[in-house]
Amino acid sequence: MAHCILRIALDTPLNAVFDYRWKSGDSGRPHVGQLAMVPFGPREVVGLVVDVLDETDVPEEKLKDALAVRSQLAPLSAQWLALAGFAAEYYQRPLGEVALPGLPKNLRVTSTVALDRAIKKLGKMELPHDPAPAAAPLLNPGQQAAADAIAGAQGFAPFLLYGVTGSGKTEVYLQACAQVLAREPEGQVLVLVPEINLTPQLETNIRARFPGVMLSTLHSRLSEGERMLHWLAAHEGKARIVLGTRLAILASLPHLKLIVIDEEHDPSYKQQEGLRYSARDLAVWRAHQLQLPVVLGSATPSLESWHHALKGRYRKLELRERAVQQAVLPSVKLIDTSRRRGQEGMSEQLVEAIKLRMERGEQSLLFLNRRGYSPVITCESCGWVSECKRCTALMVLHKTDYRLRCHHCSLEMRIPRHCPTCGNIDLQPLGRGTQRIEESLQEMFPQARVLRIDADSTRRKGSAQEAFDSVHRQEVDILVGTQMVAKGHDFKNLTLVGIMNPDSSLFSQDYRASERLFAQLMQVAGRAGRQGGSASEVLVQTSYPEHPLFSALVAHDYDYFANSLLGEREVAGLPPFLYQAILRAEARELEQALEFLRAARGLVAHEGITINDPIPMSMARVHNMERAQLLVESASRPALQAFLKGWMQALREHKTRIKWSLEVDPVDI
Ligand SMILES: Nc1ncnc2c1ncn2[C@@H]1O[C@H](COP(=O)(O)OP(=O)(O)OP(=O)(O)O)[C@@H](O)[C@H]1O
Ligand SMILES: [Zn+2]
Repeated sequence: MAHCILRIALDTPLNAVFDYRWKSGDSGRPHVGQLAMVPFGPREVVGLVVDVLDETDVPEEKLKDALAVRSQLAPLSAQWLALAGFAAEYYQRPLGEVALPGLPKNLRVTSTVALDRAIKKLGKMELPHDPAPAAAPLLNPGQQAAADAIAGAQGFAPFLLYGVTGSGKTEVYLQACAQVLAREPEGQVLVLVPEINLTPQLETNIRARFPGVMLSTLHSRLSEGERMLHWLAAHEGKARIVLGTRLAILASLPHLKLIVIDEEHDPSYKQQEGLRYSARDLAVWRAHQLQLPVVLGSATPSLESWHHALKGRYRKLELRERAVQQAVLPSVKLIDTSRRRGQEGMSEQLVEAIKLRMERGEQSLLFLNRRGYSPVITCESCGWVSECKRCTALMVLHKTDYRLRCHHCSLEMRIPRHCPTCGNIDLQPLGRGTQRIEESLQEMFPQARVLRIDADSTRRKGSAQEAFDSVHRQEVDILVGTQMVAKGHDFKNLTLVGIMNPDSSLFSQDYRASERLFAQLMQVAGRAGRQGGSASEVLVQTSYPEHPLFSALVAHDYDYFANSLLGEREVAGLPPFLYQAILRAEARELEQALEFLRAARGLVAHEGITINDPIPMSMARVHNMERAQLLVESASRPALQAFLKGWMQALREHKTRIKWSLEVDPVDI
């Protein structure tokens, strides 16, 4: 019986691949890209075959047998392996820790029942015969030019589709996609959206327009069975359109021909734990690898993409006008709240504007990026505030279930009846969250149908969708929400947006805060007046109406704002003119974390690399762990990458009990 050696990547933090013996009997020699079951310590685990060899340096007596190969599943392609390999290298993680978690859980279990069931189910799945697609609107000249440029591109072609809110970018994606699918009989298209709540709207559009085409969706709210089926449909090439959130960038797509990243600026494209990858950046890499067009769409592009477009590395396609006839961008007005506070956090102008919408039967949206009732409760007699015992954070009052909750470690308690320090029974909520705004609105407008959409109101599966549907069905007069409602949604009858309190991010120490705030405000403002009709407006309540960020918002001038921020970043030597990574450490005592970082700093030589002093993180304590960080910078990406590689090696060998992690291209500093 012939033997061969399978070199296998496993999902472990050990930066290594492992060799196993395979007795190829009737089943033949396995292939690179197949999944195999192997013994690992006391367990049996599924790994990925990255090489098939005739011999190995591992001594015979140490070599274990691979137990099985998942031969019912076509091997993952060399391109997919290269993608996982690139992500592993770039983000400084072992290959197995990137590749395996990128696959559905049901593929990584010892039993093949779920896989076999999915294969059978997919085999039987049929699409309707000769279905009639919904009519596509006639594109305006800008949209047409954009769709044609994308669909007609040869080779690697990154596009920045820069179109104001409501300019019909979705329609450009759909029609470019239609052209590509018509031309490529097997071709696949990948469409990414930043948030799960944006998938249903787009899914409905895609299904109506491509009824004869199989669509897969990939996001974190699928059950494991669904995820397996949708992943498999993409892997087998049956699903020709794959719609998903950031994790879908790691889908196996053997016939990929076009990638679309909607709202490309959105921070959700960056995974914030484990493998801290940027789905947008991986998308561009994947398009380059496969020599495809990739479309980055946004009304407020990230400064990185904006910079690439200015340098001519990305081709900019512009949509300057709203798509619907007569629809214009809303007029933005600043309301100075530094002198007159108004009633329950709402200025007179805002209240009047809501009243007017109620009379006209139009909808209003109040945006406040803070959930809960109030961010803290306090004792007016001794000054006690509801701090979290485990974090450097305040406990937020949630009035719907009468609890205080820490949003960082999820510690919960009943609202105390009296002050824990002085016994005073008069505890006051301080500041406002979405629940409190909802309550005040209901008191001010008893006849209004008020709906709150935030992470708390949409915990149950399907509830976010129900909420958005009821807004679309005009069953809501006033919508109150966090960033969940701020982007992408195409509300037809919404003519007023009130921005409650944008000031807290104006003076943040994170240099990205103003970029993020501006994008967020432009996006939420862009929910108003999308269908024309009566005049729409955006009212911004601020104590700093003279701040330049607001002048740019009033003028809808993203170009100006982006160019001036970029100018500042260049002078200050910040990204995108500089490349960064952060080493974070956590320990029971802050000093231990700092000490570890100081030691880490001296582990390897670092010419051409700046390693800053270790500092406590801006939120130093979470869940009783003290956290500190070390910022590493270089003007050269290859130099930074080379340094990180050696550094990680040294850190892995450096014995420590401190928990640490590295993030490349951090977005939160
Ligand atoms: N050519 C067209 N003719 C008429 N209506 C159109 C056309 N293209 C798009 N629309 C409509 O314009 C509205 C806005 O389009 P869409 O939601 O795609 O905007 P968007 O550019 O994605 O905006 P945002 O950046 O705010 O998400 C939708 O109601 C859409 O149906
Ligand atoms: Zn906490």
